Amino acid sequence: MERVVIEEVEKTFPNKEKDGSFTVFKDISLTVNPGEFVSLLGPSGCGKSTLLNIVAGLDQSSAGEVKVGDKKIKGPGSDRGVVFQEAALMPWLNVLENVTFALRKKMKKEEAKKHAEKYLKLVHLSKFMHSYPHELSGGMKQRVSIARALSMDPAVLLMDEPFGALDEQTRMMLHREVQFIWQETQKTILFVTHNIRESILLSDRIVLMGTRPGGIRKIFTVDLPRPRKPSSPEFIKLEEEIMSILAGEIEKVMKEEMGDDFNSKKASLLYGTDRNMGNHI
Ligand SMILES: Nc1ncnc2c1ncn2[C@@H]1O[C@H](COP(=O)(O)OP(=O)(O)OP(=O)(O)O)[C@@H](O)[C@H]1O
Repeated sequence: MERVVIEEVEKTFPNKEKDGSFTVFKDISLTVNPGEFVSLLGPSGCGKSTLLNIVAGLDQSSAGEVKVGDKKIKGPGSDRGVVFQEAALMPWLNVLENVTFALRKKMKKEEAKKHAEKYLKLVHLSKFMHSYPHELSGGMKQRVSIARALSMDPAVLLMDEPFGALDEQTRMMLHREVQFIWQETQKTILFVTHNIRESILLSDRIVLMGTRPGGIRKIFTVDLPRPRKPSSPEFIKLEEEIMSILAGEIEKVMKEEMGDDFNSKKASLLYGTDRNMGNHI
């Protein structure tokens, strides 16, 4: 368990077309407390993955700094485990070997095996340790990837739309799984998602990001007891509150992407403050 401190972080990319630079966001300051589950939510292109990659040390900020505990981030490190949308398993290795491969520099073979087995048990994959990736469902592959990240015993788990490519039933199952893992391991989790409902189900706090200019719009504390029910009035109220802000942000993105083709009436019909939108942005 460690604290993640993001201080006045800015990210600028060179803009190849216009021969200048493009600022994704600036002045992002956020503290994720030890053991806290925080989601980054926002429209496509607002910089959620970019911010997560900066915390992971896979990308560098243009200004500001990120600390995990007292340590300033300079690159990737074993104190941060990352889970992406695609599990990226090695197809020629079985499940157990995929996890032990990540541990090969950290511990001896026998120890690595025991360690990997422990985490595969935690994600309920004990029965599939000797299966190969092509024999697994998408949800199972993601569970291997979570076990692989956890086996390094990171202080912080960074998850970039880990369930974004899965079907609804598998996603629901993994929501329960990730809550169980979080409670068992007490990890600090930073979680990127497009999905409002997913963010309310899982998070202690939701950081709503916007675009043009990119940055944090609002931080919501989710003060609902777990397990949370999407049908409860408090859940629906929060979902609608988040959607009302997000709808404005999505409209800004659409206007910019569509230019003269943008039709605000049609857009509000398509992307209005409909709570089912939570699953489709
Ligand atoms: N390597 C790069 N070079 C130039 N621009 C980039 C690069 N990576 C990302 N961007 C731009 O930065 C912006 C933010 O991208 P990012 O992927 O972080 O957004 P996002 O909120 O995670 O989007 P999505 O939800 O669609 O994944 C986008 O406009 C993207 O085109």
